[in-house]
Amino acid sequence: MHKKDMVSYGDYQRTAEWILSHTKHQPKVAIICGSGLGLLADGLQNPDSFPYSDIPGFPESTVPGHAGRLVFGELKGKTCVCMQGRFHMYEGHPLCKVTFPVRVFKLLGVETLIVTNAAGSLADSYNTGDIMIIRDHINIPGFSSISPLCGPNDERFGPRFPAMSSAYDKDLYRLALEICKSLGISHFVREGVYCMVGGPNFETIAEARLLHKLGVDAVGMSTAPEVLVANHCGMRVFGLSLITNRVVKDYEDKEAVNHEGVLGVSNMRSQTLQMLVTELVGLMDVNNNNSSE
Ligand SMILES: O=P(O)(O)O[C@@H]1C[C@H](O)[C@@H](CO)O1
Ligand SMILES: Nc1nc2[nH]cnc2c(=O)[nH]1
Repeated sequence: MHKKDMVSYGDYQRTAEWILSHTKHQPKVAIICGSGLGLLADGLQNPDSFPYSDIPGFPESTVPGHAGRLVFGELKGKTCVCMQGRFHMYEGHPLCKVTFPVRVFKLLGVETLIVTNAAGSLADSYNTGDIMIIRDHINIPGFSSISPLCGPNDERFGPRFPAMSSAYDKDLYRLALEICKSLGISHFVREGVYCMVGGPNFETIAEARLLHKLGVDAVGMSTAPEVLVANHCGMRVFGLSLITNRVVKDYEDKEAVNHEGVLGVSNMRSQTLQMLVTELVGLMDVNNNNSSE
């Protein structure tokens, strides 16, 4: 690992201090908006908004559908911070930069991370527009030590060898399923395994077939590094994938995915996602002991 690709504890502290000197909000919940899902931040009350370019240490957001703003505010009375746009490995950011905000959030006092993403479906029963609650993930770059946790471990954040067998919080998962029932959206809500690939290309047919055989339900280019870092520092995590396209698994199939199509489906469903996340934040306990208030 190159030295320039490392971030020190002091770097996270400096950014956290800058944020604390620019907003009165002290968030307990952080929400990362996936491609085209930035609307999630629009429901925040009394918002304080900062372009990433103003925040010391924050990388630049370069992908269409990722506005590049950090928004603080209240959702159902709970103080939240929302990333309107995330950083991806394929943009050229080292993983310590991709996940930089998560550790800054930890220093701000955040206890719960909600991650969202746009993803292609491999599960045959899924439809475009479905919402998948993430039960677990497969981190393909992680298989070859491409991980934000590689390099010297900082015990102030967490242990050298973190367990990942409860990466997604089961109580939040169950609460979300109940909320889906009460919102009447269960018929397009699924539960499944997300797989992160590096991107930026979409899958070949052979890759799609391999992922399908591995038991992957939805594939995307993000999320796993953020979830790793959040687990490492003791946050609980909830994740949602919006199924924006079917991943082609058949050589005869002429359908081809593109980012504009991904954003189109995200925009179509972002209001529903906003409703679900808002209800979840409203009903969750923010003291990290998993029971309802
Ligand atoms: O940030 P997410 O994971 O939602 O973005 C997905 C993966 C690629 O960045 C992009 C492809 O359309 O959408
Ligand atoms: N890798 C990958 N990422 C996506 N993001 C949205 N759709 C897709 C997809 O089909 N494949």
